[in-house]
Amino acid sequence: MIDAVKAARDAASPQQKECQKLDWEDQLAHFRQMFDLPKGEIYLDGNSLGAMPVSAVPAMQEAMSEGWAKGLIRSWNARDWHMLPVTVGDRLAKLMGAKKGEVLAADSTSVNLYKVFCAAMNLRSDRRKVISERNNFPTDVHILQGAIANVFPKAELALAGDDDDSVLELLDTDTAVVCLSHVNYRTGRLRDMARLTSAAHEVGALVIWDLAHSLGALPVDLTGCDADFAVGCSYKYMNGGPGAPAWLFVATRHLGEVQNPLTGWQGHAVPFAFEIDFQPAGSIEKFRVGTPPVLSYLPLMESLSIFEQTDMQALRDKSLRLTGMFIELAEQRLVQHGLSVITPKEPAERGSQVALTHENGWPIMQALIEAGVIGDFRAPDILRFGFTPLYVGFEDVWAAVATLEAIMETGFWREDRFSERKLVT
Ligand SMILES: Cc1ncc(COP(=O)(O)O)c(C=O)c1O
Ligand SMILES: Nc1c(O)cccc1C(=O)C[C@H](N)C(=O)O
Repeated sequence: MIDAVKAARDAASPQQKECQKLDWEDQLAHFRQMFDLPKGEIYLDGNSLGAMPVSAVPAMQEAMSEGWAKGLIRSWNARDWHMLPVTVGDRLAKLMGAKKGEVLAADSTSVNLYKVFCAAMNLRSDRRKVISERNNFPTDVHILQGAIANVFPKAELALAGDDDDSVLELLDTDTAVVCLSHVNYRTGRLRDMARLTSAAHEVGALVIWDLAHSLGALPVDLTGCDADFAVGCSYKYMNGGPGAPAWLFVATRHLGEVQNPLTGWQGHAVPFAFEIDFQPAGSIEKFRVGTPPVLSYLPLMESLSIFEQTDMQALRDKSLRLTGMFIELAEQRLVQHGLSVITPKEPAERGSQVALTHENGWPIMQALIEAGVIGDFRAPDILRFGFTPLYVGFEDVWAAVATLEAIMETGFWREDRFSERKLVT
């Protein structure tokens, strides 16, 4: 059956030739060789785990054998390991329109959300309402629910729908904090950050943006949007590796006043004075908690060096062409097989992924992965495809749609083994 799928996919088509031409002309095509990707596979899951920069391996080896094995304890100073959360934060800041000293690279997105949510709530202690969204990535709502239950028992959580208007409808002068994902992890829908931030500010509320699915995928302008707080991870479009340090952003105007609820020794004004009473640092370092996982920053730094050779607008332009082409081909070739596109067709309303739905989404995605096209599945019925413009090409888009079409036509996905569920999806 797999041969039939491959044969159906590889039947020459004028669309494939057009895509090959676009790859030849692509000014960003040379970045693909900077990533270590398995030959013969098409990787469309960089919205879950980004690809590995080739230079990450020697960087890790050097840090381990020279920095750790030989340098030992001296490397904390000699290599400035202690300041990685700040130096990496400053490099990330440039990709999100933030200023030096506003971003800290540390911990996980969930932990950072807890920190900035408590900080924001304490700036609006006279208000009760917290707004988030029903279809947010679950951890965001879980963190708010936990913080409300344990720290802010008088607060009430209101959950908006997917459209921006449903957020606006909930805003009132009792709103303390609004916490939204910039790009929805399932549908790929992009919210209007400038409009929503300004509407929240009009009623005196503060906004926390989760940029997990936008940083590295599209230009973000936190300063231009007058954002208050933001959080995100660096293992998706930022290619920092599994479990790479996440980050948080606090606008300069709030930095003096806010407090980190997790008062660990590394957030102390003078951690190495080892004073017993906590005195917070005066800078973004007040949001540090414990020892940074030094080796985990290295692949992210290699990926940042790649981002620093291009600009986010060039990446966005290519990303929109890739997602636009995937949507167009899906509508021509997949809709008749019961697959529907749920990602907005309007470019300004989507991030860098496309989501399709099908009631048999799980086995179809497993069959597609076996046929060499790696996307993922999100319950109950979503097939997700992430397009990282640094290493995905136009022919990949064509081949992904052609393979999926072949899987549907041949019924390959119906084979028994594809129905077995896995723990991590
Ligand atoms: C929007 C969003 N927020 C938060 C997370 C979770 O982040 P972490 O596991 O780093 O806490 C994810 C994905 O894992 C996500 O997609
Ligand atoms: N963080 C993940 C993990 O540890 C295992 C598998 C997937 C993930 C993810 O990041 C999922 C991702 N946030 C999503 O958008 O679904």
